[in-house]
Amino acid sequence: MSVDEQPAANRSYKLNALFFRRLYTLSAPYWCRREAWKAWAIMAMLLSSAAAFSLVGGYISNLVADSTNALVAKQSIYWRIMIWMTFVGLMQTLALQVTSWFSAWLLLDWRKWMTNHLLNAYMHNRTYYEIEKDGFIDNPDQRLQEEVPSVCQTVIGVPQFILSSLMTIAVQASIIVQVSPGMFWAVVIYAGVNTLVSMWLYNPTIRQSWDLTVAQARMRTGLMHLRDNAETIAFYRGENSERKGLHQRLRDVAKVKMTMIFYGIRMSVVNQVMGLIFSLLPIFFVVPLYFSGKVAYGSIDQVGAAAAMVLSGLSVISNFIPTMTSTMPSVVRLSEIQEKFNQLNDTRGTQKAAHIRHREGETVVLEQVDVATPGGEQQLVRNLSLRVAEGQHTLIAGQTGVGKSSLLRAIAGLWRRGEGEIQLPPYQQLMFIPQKPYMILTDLRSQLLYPEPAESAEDARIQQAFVRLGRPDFLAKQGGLDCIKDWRKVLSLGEQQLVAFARILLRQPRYVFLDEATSAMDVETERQAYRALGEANITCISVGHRETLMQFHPQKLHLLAHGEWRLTQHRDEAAQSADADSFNLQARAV
Ligand SMILES: Nc1ncnc2c1ncn2[C@@H]1O[C@H](COP(=O)(O)OP(=O)(O)OP(=O)(O)O)[C@@H](O)[C@H]1O
Repeated sequence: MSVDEQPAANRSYKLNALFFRRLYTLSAPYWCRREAWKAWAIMAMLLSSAAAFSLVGGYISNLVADSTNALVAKQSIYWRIMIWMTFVGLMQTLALQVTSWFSAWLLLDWRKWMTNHLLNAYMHNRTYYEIEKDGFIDNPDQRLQEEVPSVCQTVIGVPQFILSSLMTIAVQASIIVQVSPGMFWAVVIYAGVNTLVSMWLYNPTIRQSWDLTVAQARMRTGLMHLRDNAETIAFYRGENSERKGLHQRLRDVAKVKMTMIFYGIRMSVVNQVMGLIFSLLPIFFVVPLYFSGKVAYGSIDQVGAAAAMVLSGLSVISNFIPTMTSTMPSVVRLSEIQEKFNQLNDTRGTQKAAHIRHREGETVVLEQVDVATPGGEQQLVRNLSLRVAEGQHTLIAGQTGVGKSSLLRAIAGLWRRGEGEIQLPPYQQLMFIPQKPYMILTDLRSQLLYPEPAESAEDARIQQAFVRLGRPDFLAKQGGLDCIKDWRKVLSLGEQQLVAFARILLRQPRYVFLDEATSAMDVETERQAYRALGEANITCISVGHRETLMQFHPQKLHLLAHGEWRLTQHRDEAAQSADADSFNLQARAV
């Protein structure tokens, strides 16, 4: 079962206190900042204009009644009323455009701020890595990109809609109550029934919206996987298997969509019936009053229009539930990631006693270190004590899957589960080269200086690095330092590893940890690469299987099954190596 297929067992699909608390937690950081006054000012302006529009609506309703009465009585004042009504309508449209602009600005500002805020938390203290490692949070990229606008839109829109609807209902209901108190009470009862029906109707849609969001995210992940592994899949001719997987994901999306369509039809029928009942109310309550001569003809139109506005106000209020329902998956998905950020921050603070501890020092020292996998499934290393003095190049070897890369992860502080203490020099004096070469989509200069910012003054040093690696023509062959390509695809695996070595030479750390960093290089290039590191006084701690690596590493840590280990010194063998004369590291070997 892939990460994005994990069951959502503990998720709440209810519109309950937890949901509103999460909505508040997501919104508060933006609205409670010191600079939030601008957002509050715009929000106040939007709310006041929503209230003003409702009052204008009541005024127009009175004008409609006056114009109808003037028309029935054939009075010339009718024309003046119509001109005035047109003018008021135009002003209202203009004001609406202005408020829409402010509303859009506020939405964009909040969205930008919230995305930045979450991104900072995501990048802080390598949280992105912890989240991938943990696997509970599916598609964090999609959560950060797509869920934020939905949450912001709801929080900005709902108060305006609610206020404007309540005002509209109050204004129009006061008109109705003057004409027919019976009609007024019928509207109140209708409102209650309508809200209950809405709650009953919309509860299942919460789960449906959630399922759709997850199914769409899975579809997207499947397509991304195909794109990222295009070459490997093409070599395997794995199209059929991939297509099968993607079709299944598409079927899942379609299934949820179909459920939603059928349910939507049911909801629409119920809503239409409710609307029909509402439209009959004026006929029952106002027309008899007109027949008995108690109200003017214009009142029928006025109360009809008022009832329609009350209905639309009520539908906004009762739509509060569906609006919240459709936002719920976004709120839950964003809250989950935010809660994960907080949880990771909290556990970092309390981890010290139960996890591998790190301290700063001159050299690399491991003291009685136990390493386990993050979930505690395997104990990979037990009670390891190791000292790597400067120049004491060390090779970590052992069977496939025994835990060599994991030991490097623990040293780098990526994995913390276990015991013991690790001393490391300051991180600026260290470099870790992972098993998979990392290439970014940029020019070759930035590639080589990653993660430092690129500066053109470095050009001569970069060329010098490749001379030391025995590849003086590398830069020219690749089109020069300014050339931009998809280096992951263009460079061979061995060349990508050469780039990693050039990065080391340019950064000049005191210690470098290499995880099978020469596995794709030929033996001669590997020899040159290690020689260059030795000449630069960089101490290597390498993981690898190749016999040839032995000659560069006088100290060998052999990881064995069940967390056992053996430390041996190979000074003599190294001295006998054919390359020994040319590899000056041996002079400093222990
Ligand atoms: N995130 C993880 N969660 C749980 N187990 C993991 C995780 N990553 C690796 N493992 C397991 O830990 C064990 C050690 O993995 P590791 O990558 O350290 O092996 P290795 O010795 O470097 O292997 P190789 O020589 O093939 O690179 C393996 O059994 C692997 O399945």
